[in-house]
Amino acid sequence: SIPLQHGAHRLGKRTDAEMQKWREHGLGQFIHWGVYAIAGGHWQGKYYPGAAEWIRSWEEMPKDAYDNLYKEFNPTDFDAKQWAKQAKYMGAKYMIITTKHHDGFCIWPSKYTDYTIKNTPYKKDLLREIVDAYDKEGIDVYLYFSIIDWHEKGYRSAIPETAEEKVAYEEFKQFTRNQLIELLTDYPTAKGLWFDGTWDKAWIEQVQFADDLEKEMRAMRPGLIIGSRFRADENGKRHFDSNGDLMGDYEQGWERDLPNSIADVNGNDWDCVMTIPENQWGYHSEWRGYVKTSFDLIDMLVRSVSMDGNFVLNFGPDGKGNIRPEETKLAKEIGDWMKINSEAIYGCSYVNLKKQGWGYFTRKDNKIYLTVFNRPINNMLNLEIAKGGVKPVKAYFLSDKKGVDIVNAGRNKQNSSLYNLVIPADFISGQPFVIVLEISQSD
Ligand SMILES: C[C@@H]1N[C@@H](C#Cc2ccccc2)[C@H](O)[C@@H]1O
Repeated sequence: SIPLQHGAHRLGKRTDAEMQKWREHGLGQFIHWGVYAIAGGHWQGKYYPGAAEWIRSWEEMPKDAYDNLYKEFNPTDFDAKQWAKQAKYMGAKYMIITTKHHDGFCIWPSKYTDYTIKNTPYKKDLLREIVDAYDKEGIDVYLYFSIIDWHEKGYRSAIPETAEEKVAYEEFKQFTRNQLIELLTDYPTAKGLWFDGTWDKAWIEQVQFADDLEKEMRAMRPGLIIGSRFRADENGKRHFDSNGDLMGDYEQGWERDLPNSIADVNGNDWDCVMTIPENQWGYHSEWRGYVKTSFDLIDMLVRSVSMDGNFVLNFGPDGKGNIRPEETKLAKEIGDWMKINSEAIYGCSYVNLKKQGWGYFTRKDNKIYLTVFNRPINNMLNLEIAKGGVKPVKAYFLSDKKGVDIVNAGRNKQNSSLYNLVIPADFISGQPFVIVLEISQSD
């Protein structure tokens, strides 16, 4: 392997309690909220076709007009407790909040810039209200932080060339470090940092600085969880270093995407962060294209957990602090499903059984959960178990514990046994449903 100073500092999954707790969450909530929510994907009546939180980059958006939006930011409908209660009902075990997106606006009163919530009509520390409300609901808080900062004078995307630019970028690096230390100091209950906006060449080049900063943050907060997107190795490799080893504690590569199979996750922890519309994170008042249903989202959730990942669903509150009706409806529908079926999610992980067309397997201890999305016409759930693997003991519906027959499905394969779990023909369900298969280790 290639000798590296700044590649992965740990091989394999973290085994500490903090990471195990993260691993068991299954479902998270992402919240993108900032001054872009005031624009809501429009400017002077024109529709912005991009992602709403990127509207400042739109050629139709005057930069000074955008940079003065904060003077209007006064979310009078904002109610952090209501947000946290809704997330609790949905079944989210953690929440990632944008402290600062690429535009540089800080929802906390940072000492290192004036471009913060403190200098808006709202004045109060939004981040404090959100962190406290989610803490009270027992939902772990993670802080999203964008290294890209279009507002900060020393920020550069390209590698600084002139002496003056180099000085400016050094100041920007210190500014970035100052804000991160400030966040970890002032919001000590935050369990981790979700970094974004780290693809600039100027940042990728800061190999030693970023590695030292990550070490400093981890030393400040033992157990802190930081994903693979924060830094690059000395060859400019991101997420996976020059030896193909994952940097950080989990892979942050699945943005609006999901692995196809367990092979795609390379034995690492990972999260999928997902939008409800096709590609809107911040509030856009006019969603176009496909809007995912709760069926789609529950499928993605179970699929993620079945491959050892967490599924993080994004919400984009509007400029007054309201969670929009579409998101409220989905939070309710997902919560209704989780109320019955969350045992198949929380603390569950991948189980090595042949993938079946009817849905997904998740496992916890001596229980395998079969979540059915595509009910077979013959009501037979195929189950193939490698010889010497686990042994089926009994099966029943998770919802009401009613027994489910397990019948031998013959075909006498060389290295595996085949079974069918029989769904009673009179069993009716308009929702994805879960059958529990209790197993014993084959003697
Ligand atoms: C979590 C998500 N990452 C951000 C991005 C992006 C992006 C930027 C360029 C090309 C493709 C994607 C989005 O604005 C949102 O914050």
